[in-house]
Amino acid sequence: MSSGPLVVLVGPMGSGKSTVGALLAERLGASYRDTDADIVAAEGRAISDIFIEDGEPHFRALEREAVRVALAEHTGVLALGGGAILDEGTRALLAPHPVVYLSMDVEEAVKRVGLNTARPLLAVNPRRQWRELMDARRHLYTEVARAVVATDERTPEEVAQAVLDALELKDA
Ligand SMILES: Nc1ncnc2c1ncn2[C@@H]1O[C@H](COP(=O)(O)OP(=O)(O)O)[C@@H](O)[C@H]1O
Ligand SMILES: O=C(O)C1=C[C@@H](OP(=O)(O)O)[C@@H](O)[C@H](O)C1
Ligand SMILES: [Mg+2]
Repeated sequence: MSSGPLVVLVGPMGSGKSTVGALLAERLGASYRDTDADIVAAEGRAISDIFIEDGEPHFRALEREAVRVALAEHTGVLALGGGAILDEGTRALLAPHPVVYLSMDVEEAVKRVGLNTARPLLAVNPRRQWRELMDARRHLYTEVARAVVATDERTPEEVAQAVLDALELKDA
């Protein structure tokens, strides 16, 4: 058995990594960790402020380090930020771990986050922006993942069950 997290969740923003991650941790009797929260705690500022003040490349470097530390320390459920897989170094770190890609289609994305101004990446033309984002990322999510779980028209509880089934993990 390799050490490290029981499950690592990747997928686009709004696919439910944080929601499903917390449910999975409960089901597995394990703790939940989110690298976005680790970065906010370490930096003492919001992710949107890091993007504005220092730019995305700096955020991706902070994120790579947060992922490296979390993979080394954490033995529960780990959720990453939606863009973590854009960084080649982060993808390499994920290779030995049980990574699950939470997928969703464009209509589900628009329903969940399209009108949410806290996610400005999708604020102007959600459908077009979503397609562009997924065209750039889809192959990277697939590349790092051991399993893909579709989240469309499924409750977070149903998604959590599908992740357990995909990885053949049992409840605590
Ligand atoms: N399976 C689901 N069905 C419906 N809404 C969901 C589902 N999973 C998550 N959501 C909602 O979508 C939004 C984004 O979820 P979140 O867990 O923060 O996603 P992520 O961490 O992947 O960005 C939240 O409002 C959450 O309640
Ligand atoms: O997709 C992205 O590039 C990002 C997704 C966010 O995480 P969630 O996927 O949890 O929203 C967060 O890391 C940051 O705003 C960038
Ligand atoms: Mg999240």
